[in-house]
Amino acid sequence: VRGKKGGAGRRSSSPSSSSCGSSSLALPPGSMGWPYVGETFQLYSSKNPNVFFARKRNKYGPIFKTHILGCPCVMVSSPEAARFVLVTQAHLFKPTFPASKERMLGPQAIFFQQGDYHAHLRRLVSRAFSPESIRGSVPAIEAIALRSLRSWDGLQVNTFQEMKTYALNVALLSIFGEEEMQYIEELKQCYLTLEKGYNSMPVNLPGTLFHKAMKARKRLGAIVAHIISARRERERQRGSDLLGSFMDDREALTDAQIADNAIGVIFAARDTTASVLTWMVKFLGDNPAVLKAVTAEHEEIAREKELSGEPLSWADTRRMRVTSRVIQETMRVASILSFTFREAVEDVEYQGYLIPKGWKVLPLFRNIHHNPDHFPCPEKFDPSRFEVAPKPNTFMPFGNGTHSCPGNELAKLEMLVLCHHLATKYRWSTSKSESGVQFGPFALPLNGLPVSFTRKDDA
Ligand code: HEM
Repeated sequence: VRGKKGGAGRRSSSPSSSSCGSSSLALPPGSMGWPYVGETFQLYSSKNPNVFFARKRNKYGPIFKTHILGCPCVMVSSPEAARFVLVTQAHLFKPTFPASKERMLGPQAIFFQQGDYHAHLRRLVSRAFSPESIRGSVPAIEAIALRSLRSWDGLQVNTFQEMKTYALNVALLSIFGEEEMQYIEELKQCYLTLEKGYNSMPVNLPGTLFHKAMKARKRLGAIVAHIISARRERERQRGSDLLGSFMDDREALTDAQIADNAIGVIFAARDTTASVLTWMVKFLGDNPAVLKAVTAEHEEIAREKELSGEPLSWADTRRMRVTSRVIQETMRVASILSFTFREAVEDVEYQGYLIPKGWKVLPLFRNIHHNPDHFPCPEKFDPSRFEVAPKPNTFMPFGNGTHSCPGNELAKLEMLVLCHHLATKYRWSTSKSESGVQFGPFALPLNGLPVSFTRKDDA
């Protein structure tokens, strides 16, 4: 890795290596900005963080240093460097979140962990969201999708808000199954209060959003504990849902660990999936030829379903190849998680540069997904580019390595199911929608994409 210009720091041409003992190594090229504030202002004044990242990358190359939000950082935007941080040397880079976020989600949630406890949780989460576990839930997800779509009939809706409702309902189904319906409304209400405080100032005084959020968090913990004890009484511990996986006697998780992780999964599953679905509606609306191909794919499946009278099945979703490529391209172009955060747990050498202990390290997913060397004309929405598999480590919408997304199969499944009914039954127009992007923190079409959906059989 070498800085394109001004990459004066590099002192050795050794291959990637880790865990260095040498203080003679140079820091990556880049600028640390002003004392205290660093380059925070430059990052936020650009409105779009990607403008800042792209400018830096052009100036310094794929690994550069900066200083934002009070933290010295190294940003990496080559597939090799991202793999080094997230996969091959993942033990040297721990996940890092502000303390207030940890308190809110629950300190024992999977995102904040490393080592044995992380591996244990990951096994439990991964088995609950594996294709074998989720394949039977297609009819239930289909029912949720149909309910959502019916509620939009003929209305102008905020697409993102509606997709959040859909994604929340699917997340609750996958975590708690279909048996806990009497708790679901209260769970939802508490989760919505928690969410409002998520980006608030962490001031725990009565009346503040943060205080309300912490109260809602406590109540959520109590509801989950109640569901757990009710299940124990019913002796139904090992279901195929996430709670069943966590409650498996052999796994010995405490109620608090289960609650932190159940709530954490709602958080991980909801806005992410909703943002991608919102972009999918936008890109399909903006690209009539692609929408036509998607609709043809789904109409064929729908005709067969009508003849057999069967609900949609897992096998049907495996045949949605055009739509799967649309989802991939949507995730590439939109790159809703522009980057992720890690922190070096010790001094690390990467290709002759020093990444000092305690510095934040940010793999820039979006820059990698928009690199014309790997994706020609990167701003163009062209699902056909995924007819050929992308080069290794150049496409990671679900992250990479030890903390990569264990919910990716569920996320894709719920997008395919919703798209099936959207494409066959509805029409919508994005021609008047604004083309800007907002970040909050995920990349999203401006104002959440207000759109009117009308049933094709009404027209
Ligand atoms: C399209 C939707 C989604 C996207 C784009 C997405 C993306 C990601 C990414 C990039 C990561 C890794 C973050 C990092 O390395 O710092 C991640 C982690 C995670 N995701 Fe997803 N995700 C989505 C949906 C879901 C769903 C539906 C679930 C659960 C049902 C889920 C559960 C998780 C969990 C638990 C983690 C943390 C894993 C760990 O720390 O070991 N995600 N996701």
